[in-house]
Amino acid sequence: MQTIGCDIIQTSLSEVFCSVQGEGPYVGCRQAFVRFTGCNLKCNYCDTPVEATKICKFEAVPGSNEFQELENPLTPEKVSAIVNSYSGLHSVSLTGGEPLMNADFINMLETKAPLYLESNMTLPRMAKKVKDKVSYVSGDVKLLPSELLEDPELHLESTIECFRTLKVTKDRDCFCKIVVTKDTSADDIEGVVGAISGYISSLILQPVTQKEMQPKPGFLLKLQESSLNEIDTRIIPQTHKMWGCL
Ligand SMILES: C[S@@+](CC[C@H](N)C(=O)[O-])C[C@H]1O[C@@H](n2cnc3c(N)ncnc32)[C@H](O)[C@@H]1O
Ligand SMILES: Nc1nc2[nH]cc(C(=O)O)c2c(=O)[nH]1
Ligand code: SF4
Ligand SMILES: [Mg+2]
Repeated sequence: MQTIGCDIIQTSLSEVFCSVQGEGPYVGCRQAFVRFTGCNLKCNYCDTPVEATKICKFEAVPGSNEFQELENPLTPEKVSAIVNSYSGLHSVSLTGGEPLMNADFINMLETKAPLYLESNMTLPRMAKKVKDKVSYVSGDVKLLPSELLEDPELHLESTIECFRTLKVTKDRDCFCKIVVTKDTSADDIEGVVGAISGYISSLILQPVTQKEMQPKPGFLLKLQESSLNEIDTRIIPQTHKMWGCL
């Protein structure tokens, strides 16, 4: 969560590392990952700790598994310098936690490689702040059990508003990922895809990784079939966990 003190913006990160994108249509692209702490949602499948930490783990050599410990909070200048120390980057993944909670911080980053935002698409005011700063938007639609959402109506409205704000343009790609579990309903997917298909280049059906929560392959294939007449729809699991990279 970013803090602003006498004009100095700084925030708490959990880790910075260089790997390859493991999800969505840019799978395999070399990226720096900047992982913010804090999140405004509590997805029942989330694979990432989001609590604020005193230390940010920084892996200087990709894949070395050797981490330096940087004291939080960090400034945009420091994070930009770290990211620019990596070579051959396609882009810089801003992830978390929920990166949109750090919109002012994101706007102060000065990186050589373009920014790739991984967001839960529920903070429309923050989305407006970063719309001209990010070149790639990986926007989730969070189909969560209603007990995990304070206001399901507002949740859907905010999601659609974020996609409208961060939609595909000549300077920005925007695609949607939906984590599909055995409890995901086809109607929910159909409804939201219809509302955002004009804003995105593709829809990624991302099976949840936890085995006990996984949907049947036949369900995914049926979802894809019904969505293909609306939007380019692909089924892509988390691949980085298959070969043990971060
Ligand atoms: C950890 S989240 C952080 C960015 C942002 N808060 C979001 O949810 O999009 C990054 C991506 O990992 C996905 N993810 C998290 N846990 C997962 C799991 N258990 N299986 C599959 N995808 C998962 C999220 O849906 C999201 O697309
Ligand atoms: N390799 C790799 N690819 C990713 N794509 C999205 C990630 C995330 O946690 O946001 C992630 C991640 O944690 N690692
Ligand atoms: S929005 Fe992203 S970081 Fe937050 S709980 Fe859900 S998956 Fe995890
Ligand atoms: Mg991850």
